[in-house]
Amino acid sequence: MTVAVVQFGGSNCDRDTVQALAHLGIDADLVWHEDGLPEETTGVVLPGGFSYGDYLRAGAMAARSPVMDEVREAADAGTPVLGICNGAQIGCESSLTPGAFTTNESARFQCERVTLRVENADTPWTEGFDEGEVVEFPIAHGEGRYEIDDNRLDELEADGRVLFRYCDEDGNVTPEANPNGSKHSVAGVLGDRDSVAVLMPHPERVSLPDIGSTDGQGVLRAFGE
Ligand SMILES: NC(=O)CC[C@H](N)C(=O)O
Repeated sequence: MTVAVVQFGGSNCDRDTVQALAHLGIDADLVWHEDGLPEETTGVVLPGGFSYGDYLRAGAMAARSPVMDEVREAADAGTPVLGICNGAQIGCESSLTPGAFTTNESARFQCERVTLRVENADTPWTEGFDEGEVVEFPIAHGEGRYEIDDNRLDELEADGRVLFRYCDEDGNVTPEANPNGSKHSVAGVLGDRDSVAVLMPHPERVSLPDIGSTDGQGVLRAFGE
C-alpha cells in the first residue's frame, strides 16, 4: 500500500507531504512524473509548489504531463487522489476537479494562516471532522481564487461537493474572511467521485505535532483506509 506523491519540476511540498503521511503510518513515496505511477499505487497526492514556474497559469504545464492520464485512470478506478495548492491547480487544469484557481484578488502572493469551515463531513477527506467545524490551515499562493460559472457552482453546492470554505474564527463566511476572493469562499472541492479532492490550503503543513498544529491530519488520514 503506497501513496504516490507526484513530483514535477518545481514541486516543493512533496517531501513535507511524504513526511506528514509517514507520521500517520501511511506509506508514501516520491514519484517523478516522467516515471509514471508505480503498480502498487493505492493513492495519489499532487503536491504544492511552483511546477514549471507557474508558467502560463499555475498548474497548466504539469496538467499536460502524461502521468496525469495515469492519475485520471487511477481516479476513475476509485483510487484516492488529493491535490494540494499547486496540486489543486493541476487538478482543475486537468479537469479532475471542476472550476479553476485564478490570480488572487489582491494580485499578490499570500502566505498566512486562515480558518476554514468544514462544509461536508461525509467524505473520506473530512470524516474526521464535524460538519461546521472550524480548522486552521496555512495558505501560500498567488493563484488561489476559485472561479467557476454560477450554474456549475450551484450544482456543486447542491451536491455537497464544496469541502471547505474560508471563514472567520467563529465559522462565519464573510468577504473579510475570504483571503483571495474565491467564489462562495470555496477553499476545496470534490471531483466527480468523493475519492478525488483538491484544496488550496496546506493540510501537510499542519499535520506534524512538532510544527504546532495537527488540524490537517484528518484530511491525510483518508489515505489510511
Ligand atoms: N504553495 C503552492 O503550492 C503555490 C501554488 C502556486 N505556485 C501559486 O502561487 O498559486
